[in-house]
Amino acid sequence: MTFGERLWAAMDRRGALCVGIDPHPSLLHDWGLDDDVAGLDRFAMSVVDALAGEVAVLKPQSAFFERHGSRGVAVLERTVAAARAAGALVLMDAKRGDIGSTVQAYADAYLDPASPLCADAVTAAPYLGFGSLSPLVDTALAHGNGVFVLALTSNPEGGEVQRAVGADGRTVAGTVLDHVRAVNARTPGWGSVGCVVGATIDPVDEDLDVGGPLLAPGLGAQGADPADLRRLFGNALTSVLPAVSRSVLAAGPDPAALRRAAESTLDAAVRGAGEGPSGRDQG
Ligand SMILES: O=c1ccn([C@@H]2O[C@H](COP(=O)(O)O)[C@@H](O)[C@H]2O)c(=O)[nH]1
Repeated sequence: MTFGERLWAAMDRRGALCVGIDPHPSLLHDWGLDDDVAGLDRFAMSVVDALAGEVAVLKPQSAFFERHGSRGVAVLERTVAAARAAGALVLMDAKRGDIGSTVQAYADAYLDPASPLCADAVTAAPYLGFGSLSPLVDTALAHGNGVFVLALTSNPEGGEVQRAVGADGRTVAGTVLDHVRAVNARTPGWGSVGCVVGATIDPVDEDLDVGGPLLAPGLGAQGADPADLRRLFGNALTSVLPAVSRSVLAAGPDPAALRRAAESTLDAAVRGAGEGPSGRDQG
């Protein structure tokens, strides 16, 4: 199956929610853990144990593992493997981007099943030109995996780059959306290449239907609420995968409390969308 098919099925079965694994030092402290590799390991595995059997997608934030050095990356490897074994799709939030020859190495790391860091999908930055991401896209499609490309990020600074208008009159974000739509049009069904479109952003005059998933971070800690999903995504709502980290993780470490926080976030997103999870037809 393609990543698009696997993600669609997971969102139908488990609901449209992606929970981030972001072991912030402050969260480790709140969970009674030390800000070291042992604390990181306990935190990440607790999230996996509580949620990998429940939510459609878990999204480890690579930076919070990398800050612990090679042993932190080893925890990341174990986290990805455990989450996938327990039934969640894993989106590696690494936001990689470089010249194409180097992007191939990122593709080998995150999307080739031979790698210990292989996830189901990875986030990517297109600011060296969308074509520079081709090795990532090609490797993903070859292995039934996916890529989420930054288009309109949830942070307030993103607009200065993403809403800038090029010589062709298109915004940078619009160009990214166009490229992703074109890639997905090459394959049948729901595409395996998605875009990141923050739930916090001001409405844009862009076609957000890229024929694949839209990862929407920004609910909770960054200030967006479920009603923003409907306001922002309109007809593209069926493709939206809301992503939350801190507002769910703050409920831990009790596994039942983590599950309740994820469930109530999903319920609120469904209500905000007006019908099935993020507006998806559950019939
Ligand atoms: O535009 C973007 C892209 C990625 N993120 C990442 O999502 C989570 C959000 O965490 P919260 O605690 O729910 O705010 C985090 O890992 C970001 O790096 C994003 O926020 N916006």
